[in-house]
Amino acid sequence: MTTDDHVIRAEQVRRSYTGGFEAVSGISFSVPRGEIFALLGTNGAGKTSTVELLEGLARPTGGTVQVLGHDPYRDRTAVRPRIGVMLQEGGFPSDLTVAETARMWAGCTTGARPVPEALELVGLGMRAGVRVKQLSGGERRRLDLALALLGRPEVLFLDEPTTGLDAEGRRDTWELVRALREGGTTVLLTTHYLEEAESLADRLAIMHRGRIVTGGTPAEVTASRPARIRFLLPEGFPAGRLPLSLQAGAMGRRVEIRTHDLQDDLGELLRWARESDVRLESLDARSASLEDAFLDIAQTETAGV
Ligand SMILES: Nc1ncnc2c1ncn2[C@@H]1O[C@H](COP(=O)(O)OP(=O)(O)OP(=O)(O)O)[C@@H](O)[C@H]1O
Repeated sequence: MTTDDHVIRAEQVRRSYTGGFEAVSGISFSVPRGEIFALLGTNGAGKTSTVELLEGLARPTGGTVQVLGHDPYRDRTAVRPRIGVMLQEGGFPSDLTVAETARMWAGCTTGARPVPEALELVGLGMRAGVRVKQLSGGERRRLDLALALLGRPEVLFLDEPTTGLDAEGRRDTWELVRALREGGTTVLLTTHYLEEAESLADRLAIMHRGRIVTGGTPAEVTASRPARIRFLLPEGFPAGRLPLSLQAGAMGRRVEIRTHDLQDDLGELLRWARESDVRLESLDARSASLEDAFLDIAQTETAGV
């Protein structure tokens, strides 16, 4: 199938809820096979609303979505066996054990991998006999993930997969997701952890109020953002004596310079400081991070597409 090089395609997708509120306002993106794609965004940006459309749980009010060359809502029976879905809330019967839950799930899954294998993958092998209600929040997330992996999915949808996991659990999940990509699985995930997207995603999109505001590789998304230089001027030193070309912003002793040419501007600042015999306290210079890009977007009330 010709569309198979991009296993996920969203074209001008819209989603309105009853009452007319539009949660997704015409977004387009595509994900090639074997890529990890992250959807980021502020609370209520429309990430879950979008992922649900891709999972075939609802139909868009406008535009088209395709997964593995099919409409995931209309052709649900063709798509469902080939995708794995990890929702934000698993909602299992809590009296069953981990293994019973996985077996029940495996019974509804064609070509399921053996339950012990799925539990081992997510580090729950030793917890197979424990009742779900006795699991910690992080262990429940792992069980959610094990169930999503049971059917050896070609496309895996992970909605906030590491929420509630401790640092080690998060790293384990990242490793697992990377290993799945090595095996050819395509992964679409939503996350609130920017370092998760930065370290895991091949490409990402940042949503705000139903639109994609920016997207690309993590490096591309941060490249367009200014770097930052911060320092403290000596007590009583007037900020007006800083070189004008640096366009510094000052609040009392605290100075911040935003620059698209960190090397040149930092060089100029240091030269000026030496020549003027000024000591710059707490000097800190760094390139933009994904977090900077995200915060810029979150603070922009009327961000465009
Ligand atoms: N069933 C619904 N009916 C009406 N509005 C809804 C419904 N579900 C979600 N919304 C609204 O749609 C918007 C987008 O919600 P969505 O859950 O997609 O955002 P999100 O980006 O996943 O947010 P979060 O990061 O907080 O999980 C929100 O304003 C939300 O209140």
